[in-house]
Amino acid sequence: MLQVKDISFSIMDKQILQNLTFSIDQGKFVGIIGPNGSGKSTMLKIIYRHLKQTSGVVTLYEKDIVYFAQKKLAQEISVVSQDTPVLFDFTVKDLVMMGRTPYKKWLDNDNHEDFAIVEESMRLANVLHLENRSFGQLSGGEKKRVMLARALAQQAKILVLDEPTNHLDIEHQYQLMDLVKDLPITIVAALHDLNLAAAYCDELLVMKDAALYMKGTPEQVLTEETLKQVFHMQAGVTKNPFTKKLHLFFYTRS
Ligand SMILES: Nc1ncnc2c1ncn2[C@@H]1O[C@H](COP(=O)(O)OP(=O)(O)OP(=O)(O)O)[C@@H](O)[C@H]1O
Repeated sequence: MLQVKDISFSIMDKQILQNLTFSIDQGKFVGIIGPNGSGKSTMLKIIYRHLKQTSGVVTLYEKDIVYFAQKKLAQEISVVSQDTPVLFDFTVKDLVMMGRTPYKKWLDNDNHEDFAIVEESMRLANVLHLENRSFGQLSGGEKKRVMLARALAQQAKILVLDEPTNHLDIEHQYQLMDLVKDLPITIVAALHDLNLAAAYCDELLVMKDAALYMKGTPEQVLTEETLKQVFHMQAGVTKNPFTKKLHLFFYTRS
């Protein structure tokens, strides 16, 4: 579905991404993990065409994303990025309605279908009770969930999430992961919480020093050896007794 071929990116003389190649299959939940500064956000920004790579190509359905019209690309890829927009005067429901923009022509009014989709998206992201609040007055976690609702209203086939659980309390972290896991679409998410990555992702891409270090299932990737090599952490790998998913615990030598 989505292919990243030999992508490199540099700013000035600094190499931020180096020859990354991978593909993402339709319907999969793919996690991108790696230490701070390893290039995860930059890779995502190139995928959703916020940044232009120095070399290499990203294709969607075998077509270079450069050739997608802006609205067409927005129907294919929606994003919850790390930055919240400076849209302080908008109410939550107006902001979520912006997710419908890719389906409208200039001066088209919002129709019944738009209102229904916006309401359902707010319900799913657990922000319906905030619909008339001003976005600027919300907490960090509430803003994050509103941005998720906007991305859901966009009804794209790929949802890109950059550290989606950042700012969320523990209940909302799991709620968000459950929600996106159940969507019948493709998810690409940069994640710092390796236990969430282990529990929810079908496949993990591990970044280290601007390059793709390895990829595979959580079981293949999240080994004591990889965690030591990539994150410089002593770790134990076990199973969550309740979910039977991989579970990691960390310790430092003291
Ligand atoms: N506009 C920029 N100018 C200079 N350096 C940049 C720029 N954007 C990113 N970088 C650098 O590129 C590297 C990769 O950044 P990126 O945000 O992609 O990493 P990340 O893996 O998402 O990190 P984190 O886990 O901390 O969010 C970092 O060293 C960062 O300082």
